[in-house]
Parts: sequence; structure tokens; C-alpha cells
Amino acid sequence: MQKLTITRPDDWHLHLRDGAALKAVLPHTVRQFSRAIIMPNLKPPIRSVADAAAYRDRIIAAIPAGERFEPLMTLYLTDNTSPEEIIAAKASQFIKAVKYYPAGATTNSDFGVTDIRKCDRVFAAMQQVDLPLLLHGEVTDRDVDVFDREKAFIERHLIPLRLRFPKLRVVLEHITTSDAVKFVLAANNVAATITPQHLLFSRNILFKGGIRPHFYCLPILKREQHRLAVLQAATSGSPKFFLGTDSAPHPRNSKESSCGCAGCFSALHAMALYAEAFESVDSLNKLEAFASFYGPDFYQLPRNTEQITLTKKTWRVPDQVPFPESGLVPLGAGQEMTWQMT
Ligand SMILES: NC(=O)N[C@@H](CC(=O)O)C(=O)O
Ligand SMILES: [Zn+2]
Ligand SMILES: [Zn+2]
Repeated sequence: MQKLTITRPDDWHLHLRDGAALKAVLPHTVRQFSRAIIMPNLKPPIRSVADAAAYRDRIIAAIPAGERFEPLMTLYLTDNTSPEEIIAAKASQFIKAVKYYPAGATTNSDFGVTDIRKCDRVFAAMQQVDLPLLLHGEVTDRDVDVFDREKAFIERHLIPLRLRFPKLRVVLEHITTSDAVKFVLAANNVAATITPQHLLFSRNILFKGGIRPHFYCLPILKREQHRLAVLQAATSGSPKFFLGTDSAPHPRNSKESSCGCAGCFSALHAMALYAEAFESVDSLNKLEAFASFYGPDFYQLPRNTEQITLTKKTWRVPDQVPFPESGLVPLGAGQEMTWQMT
């Protein structure tokens, strides 16, 4: 196949940051995607409807002239989020979900929830008004091996949460393991997003010829058998799995550091990365539904009507793209790609 034309996709998990960083990364997303679920982990996080409205205005102001893009906003759940804020969020129409970060689990999660049971009143309100819950699904216990934190989260927190709130619609974000695939397939009202890095790379890439900070994200890349299970899920045609890049830009100097932060930047070439992954298992015919149908279906939004085209053409991922402070290194910088968005 030399050309692939599909319905314009959406990104159901995106970090846009704010200010000059937002202006630097947003055009890459707008070129490929119609809409995106915007993650609320700013410093300080987006905790109220008023915060989300103001952030949404800043995003809309940063859209390049003549382009169309719809930011779908989220609220950052804390120990102090009230059921009233949930009802107001649903009424706003532009807030589409609430994001749960366990305190300390990932980048900018210091305001996150210290004990998931503290949120039961809020989950009851979310279930009642039908506002989806998005999960960074990792335990933070230092005694749990970093490669086992997703599995432990499912066993310790997610299975009990499903029993308490069976009608609450849940997205297990950026899944990385066969355990997550198995759980999602079996659970009603649960879907999952999948990133390009978890489809394309196993943990070996983190140490290939030396330590490679630009492949470090959370949840961390897992062993090959898990990558294959996640790739199988994405290309299976199940509507429970859809596209969420988790593109998470950090300036080069904070990645290349003695304590480098977590996050891979993939917005530059996200659709090309997904095409490579799907083609690797001869499943390009499954890309459109994964990228453009199952996400809006889950969020109960209309599917897009415009199209995009990907063309078979070899090109090299740039070493760096413009970004405040020290530039931004894209996922797979320097590598050859065989698909390009035209
Ligand atoms: N995925 C990451 O490694 N980092 C994300 C946060 C997140 O999604 O966990 C970020 O905001 O940088
Ligand atoms: Zn996360
Ligand atoms: Zn994320």
C-alpha cells in the first residue's frame, strides 16, 4: 500500500502544557487531529470548571490561524474535589472527563489523590451524571517493582472500584501490559488508550547501547511479551482500545539529566508512528477505527467527517524541534520512518 486515506483522527490523551510550550507543540497536533482530550496536570493543575474554561481559552488562542481544533477538557481529581464541581463540570459541556493521578505517580502529580477511597462521593456523582473517569493506573508504593505497578493497580484498586461503581465509565490510560489488556476486555464500561511508544518499543530500547532518557515515560516500557499483547489489542478491532498518544513534551535539558523526567513527545509524527506499528502486523486496515471511530464512540461524540492521507515515503525524524529552554527531542529522533502525513 502506498497511500492510506482515513477519517481524520482524534487524540484521546494529550499533554499540551501552557504558555510558550503550548504554542510550540499545538500546531503538530492540529495538523493531524480534530480534537484531543487535554490532560490537566499543569503546575498548578486544572482543578475547577473555572480553571478549565481559562485553559481552554488559552488553547483556542494558540490554534494557528485558519486551522480548526477542539480541545476537550478534563478536571484533575484531588482529595478535595467536591461532587458539586463534578455536576458543574458535566453542565459545562466542554469538560469531558475527570483525571485521576495517584499522588506522586508521575509528572506533576503532587496534587493527586492520596487514597482512592477518599473519592467515593465524587465517583458516585460522576456515575450519576455519566462523566468518565480517566486513570493513570499505577500504584505508587515504593515496595512494588516499577514494572509491576500497573498490574498491582488493577488488582488492588481498579477491580474493587468496578465493584463499587459498576456503571461508572472508565478509561485505563496508556496501557502497557497483557494484564491491562485482559482486564479491559473483561470489564463492562471500561476502555483503554494506547500510545505509540507502547506499541513500538519494549524496555530494551531504554538501554540500547547506553541509557536513553527520551524513551522514558510512565508507565515505563515493559518486556516484549507485553508490547505484543498491547499491539494485538490495538489491532484486534475491539472498540475498547483507541488512540491516545500521551505526547508529553519536556525540554531536552530536563530529560537529559541525572534525574530525568518521564514523558515521550510524539505529537510531531504520531499518525506516522501508529501507521508503522499497525503495518508491522499487517493491520493497516484496522488503523482507521482505532484512530477515528472508537474514541468518539466511547465519549458519545460524533465521528469526524474530514479525511487525512498518509503516504509511503522514507524520512528521518529530526533530532530536535523548537521548544522553550532547550528544544524538544521527538520520540525516535534520528530514526527512519516509512509513513508520512501529507
Ligand atoms: N506519561 C508520562 O511519562 N508523563 C506525563 C504524565 C503522565 O501521563 O503520566 C507528563 O505529563 O509528562
Ligand atoms: Zn499518566
Ligand atoms: Zn499522560
